[in-house]
Amino acid sequence: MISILGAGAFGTALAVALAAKGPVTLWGRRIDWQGENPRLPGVALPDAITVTDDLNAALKAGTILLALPAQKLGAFLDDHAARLDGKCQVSTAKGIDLQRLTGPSTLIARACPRATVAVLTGPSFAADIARGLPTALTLACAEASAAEALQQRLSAPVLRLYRTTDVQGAELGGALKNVVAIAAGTVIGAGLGDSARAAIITRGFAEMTRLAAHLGARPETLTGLSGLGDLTLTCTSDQSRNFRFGAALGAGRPFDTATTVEGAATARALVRLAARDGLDLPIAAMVARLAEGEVSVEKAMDHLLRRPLKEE
Ligand SMILES: NC(=O)c1ccc[n+]([C@@H]2O[C@H](COP(=O)([O-])OP(=O)(O)OC[C@H]3O[C@@H](n4cnc5c(N)ncnc54)[C@H](O)[C@@H]3O)[C@@H](O)[C@H]2O)c1
Ligand SMILES: O=P(O)(O)OC[C@H](O)CO
Repeated sequence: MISILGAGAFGTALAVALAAKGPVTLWGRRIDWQGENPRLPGVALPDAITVTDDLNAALKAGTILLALPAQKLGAFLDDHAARLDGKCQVSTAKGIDLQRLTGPSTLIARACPRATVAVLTGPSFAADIARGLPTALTLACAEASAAEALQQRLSAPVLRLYRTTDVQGAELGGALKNVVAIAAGTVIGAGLGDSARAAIITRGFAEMTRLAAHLGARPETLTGLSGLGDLTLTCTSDQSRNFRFGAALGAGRPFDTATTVEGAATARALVRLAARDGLDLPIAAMVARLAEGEVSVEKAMDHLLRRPLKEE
């Protein structure tokens, strides 16, 4: 049995895709809707999905997908660690915890030392998955045999999973691309043009790979679906909330604060990580200051453009 914890857009979309293979339980802390999740409008839920706010019922499953926002995951795991430990837990969150400066897999491993820890990530909009459009993702688990079993269990007719044992690389790609997507959105929102966006994507990718290598990720993971693949999607599509948040910043427009924008808190986490480890992450630093309203778009761009000239 599979349970998905977190009945937001992504948890619901995964439930729809996996319901093609068998029963799925979708848990949310407050289910105040019926039939159609307002976070995923226009999507009817198949009968194979049981929607519940009963966590005990959801935790009867052996495989648990965690579809909570990255900044909420640590506290959730702390609260429910005793019941979650020993289970196979697959995180779909794309962010770095601001307080603990780690990704979801480390949060799970620390809270639940006996759990099998995996990450499901890669270029995928919830709405695309729920509409049955083809999507390819990365399933990462350090134990090769568990990775293979999960790849089989979580692949679905239009959900094609590739596997890796590089958990760190896979989850860093997903977290860091959100920061670059805010920067790319800012460039477009400010009317700086597609050439500038290509520059920020490329230099952002250089920053991603530098940091990922420092934290022990394999370079080839960053060039795969979970890194370059997701970076490309998120920096070029209006469907992305991170991109739209950046576009609003660039254009000086307000943005709905209830929207999940993982890159904003992750940029702040990266600033702290950079200070801790003596790293230079200029794009993340710029995004953190922009998102906090500490610097104008003009000043931020000027600061990036005036950095000392160097080899590529
Ligand atoms: N939406 C996408 O297209 C997409 C795609 C891939 C990955 N993701 C990732 O999935 C994660 C979730 O994103 P989403 O799009 O589903 O967000 P969302 O804003 O649609 O939903 C988040 C859900 O988490 C719930 N939640 C928040 N705090 C909680 C807590 N403490 N306990 C229980 N539930 C809690 C909210 O009630 C909400 O239902 C993010 O890390 C995101 O980056 C999203
Ligand atoms: O809407 P975003 O910016 O959170 O992006 C959603 C997914 O991460 C895209 O792969």
